[in-house]
Amino acid sequence: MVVILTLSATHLSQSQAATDDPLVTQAEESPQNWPAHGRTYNEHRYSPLNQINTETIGRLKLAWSSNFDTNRGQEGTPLVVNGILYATTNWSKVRAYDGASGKLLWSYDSQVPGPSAVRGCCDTVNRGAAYWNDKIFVGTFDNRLIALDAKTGHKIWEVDTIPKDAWLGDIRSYITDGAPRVAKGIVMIGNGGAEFGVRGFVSGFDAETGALKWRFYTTPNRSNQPDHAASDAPLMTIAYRTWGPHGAWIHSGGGGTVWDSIVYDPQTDLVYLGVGNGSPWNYKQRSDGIGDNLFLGSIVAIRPETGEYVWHFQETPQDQWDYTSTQHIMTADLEINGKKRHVLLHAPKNGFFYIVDAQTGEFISARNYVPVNWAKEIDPVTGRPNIVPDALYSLTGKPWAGLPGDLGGHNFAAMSYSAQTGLVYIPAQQIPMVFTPDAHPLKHKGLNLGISMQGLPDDPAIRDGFLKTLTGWLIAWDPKQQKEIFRVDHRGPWNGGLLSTGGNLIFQGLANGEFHAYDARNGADLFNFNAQSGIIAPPISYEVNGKQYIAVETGWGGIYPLLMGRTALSSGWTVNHSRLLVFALDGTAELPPQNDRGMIPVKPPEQFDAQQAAAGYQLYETFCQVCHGDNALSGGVLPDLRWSGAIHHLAGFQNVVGRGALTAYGMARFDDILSRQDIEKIRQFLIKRANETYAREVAARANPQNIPQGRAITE
Ligand SMILES: O=C(O)c1cc(C(=O)O)c2c(n1)C(=O)C(=O)c1cc(C(=O)O)[nH]c1-2
Ligand SMILES: [Ca+2]
Repeated sequence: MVVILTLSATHLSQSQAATDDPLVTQAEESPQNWPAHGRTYNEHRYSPLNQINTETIGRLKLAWSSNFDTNRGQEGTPLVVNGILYATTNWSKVRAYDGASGKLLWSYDSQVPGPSAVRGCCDTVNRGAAYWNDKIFVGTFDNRLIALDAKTGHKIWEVDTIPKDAWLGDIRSYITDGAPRVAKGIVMIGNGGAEFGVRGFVSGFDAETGALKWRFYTTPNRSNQPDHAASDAPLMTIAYRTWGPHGAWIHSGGGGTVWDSIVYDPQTDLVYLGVGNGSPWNYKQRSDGIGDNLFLGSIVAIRPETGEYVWHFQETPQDQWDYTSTQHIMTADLEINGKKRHVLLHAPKNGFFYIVDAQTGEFISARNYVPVNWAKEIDPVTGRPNIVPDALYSLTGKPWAGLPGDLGGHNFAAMSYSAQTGLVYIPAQQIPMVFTPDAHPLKHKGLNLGISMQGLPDDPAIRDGFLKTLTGWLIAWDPKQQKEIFRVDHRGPWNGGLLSTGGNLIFQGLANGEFHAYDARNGADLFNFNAQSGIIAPPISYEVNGKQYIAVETGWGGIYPLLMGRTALSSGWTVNHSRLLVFALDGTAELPPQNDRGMIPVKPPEQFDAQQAAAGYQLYETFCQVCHGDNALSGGVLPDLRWSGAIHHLAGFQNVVGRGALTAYGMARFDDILSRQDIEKIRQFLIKRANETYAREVAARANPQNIPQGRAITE
């Protein structure tokens, strides 16, 4: 009898272990932890801890820091469980620290192959891990999902999340950089790649074994056949007829990647997927200009155990602006018009702040949180945008300057909601984009947008005009009134995500390398720390042995500086120093002396072939710009090719660009798509740009620190 009882007790605890982990599901009970991406399932990114507060903030100092081994964009949200901090870094690596002392307990390198970098649009970033039942789950840039033992960092299981036999379009340029989420023993993960050509989907895996439980595709099967997936019914009955049957999507896969927000809500028992943009962007090319293209630009609600479809709400029909709905989704209980409602709060790229019923997907309201010109309004009854005809550039065939631009009114930088103030804090930005339709046949490597990739000309007047339009600010938004309460202006766009705390503080790292705390009630600036590197990641807070800590990853990067190049440094001159910074009251640590020189100009060869260089510009903007910056001006993360030793020698440049001499560092080889002549044209273009800009870059550094000063920074 005793034996049987013992057995069944063991059995019970094992099966419970599989479907519940109170550390995560009851995170509200342990304010000292940050056990899930948004701390609690509601994704508020609010820590109730209040030792660091508006009174004590003056004593906040660096407690410890740790250098990462990748100086690229760091977008990770660390997790903290019972005093151990788990951080993910660029190239999908994981590090576990003693949260109090900063001692490194273990590190795990998922060994992402360098050449996979070129398969993604936006830096080899990673946004975080998930914790469940003593395991840490991380998605890797080459699309593996890995379960690690949280104590040792040893691998428990690993799966390839991309099915070999499914219809995924012809290009299949997948990457994974979002944080997995766990609910009811199922680990869920999506992917990115819609700028190149993929069919978006989310998978659910058994957290204990890695066995696939379900898969949900976000765009239809091109022949409207079953995929034998959870999404079959809604795709075949609802979505397929919203696509032009002969559009380019039948080659690209249509896009709709779920590359960031996946949210489980215990109250509705639903999982909300934030679905991305169309592939290619050009809607005329993608879908013959026909239909709304479900489930692009939508929130889709599914069941956690089965992936079964429940409802969807499309925010951006006919997407042609990269207006993803992947941005941070929160759940909240609000009193709206005298009625208690359980809702989703969402500020997608398209610039409107949406409130949607969490149970049914019913549209409640929307109001623009940044300046918007693509839609006159959101219909107050249907929730459908009233799109301005000129904004449909792929149909008019004419260039159109969009607000928001392709990088959105806010992007991956997380919001925060404080129930204490009733405000949602949004890391908002304005980066306009001119969309010029240019529908090339789809390539198997490189961007497939169906728009012109030409960037800004090197004309100071045009550059200055554009720079004036670039802004970034923190918005405190009252969702009940759908209105801005106050704002904090920053120097430019692309600032970090937000944390709010029980100490009535909001924390934010900035693109210019400062880390701030503001009063959550009025935005007063209460703390400013020189973090030595642009910050794009969101802070977290935790407690160990009665002491409250604030942690944030530093490391300038992501798509904005890679693609926009030098223009992005108008948010503040910054050199990437990738680290974890941890603050506490009366901390005594210091950062090493600052090095702000960045990439130093090197005298280029004097001769170049003007004709080849002109052709090289087009090739550069198509294949190189997305990482090395518009018009060969680097944004301070990846090498500035004007000063590269490789441009001095034809053979050396061919080796790097054509034959992959630097693939280990993430530089792809291009001999499968560029001829030797093409590569030489790019080299000639780089020599030309180096000559055009060398003197002014040297002049800009003519000061004792050797750091570009003033206006010269963005030249
Ligand atoms: O369509 C996609 O599949 C996709 C993926 C990603 C990504 O996974 O990083 C981004 C985007 N789109 C995107 O549009 C975007 O603005 C963006 C910014 C970033 C970043 O980390 O800096 N990623 C992405
Ligand atoms: Ca995108």
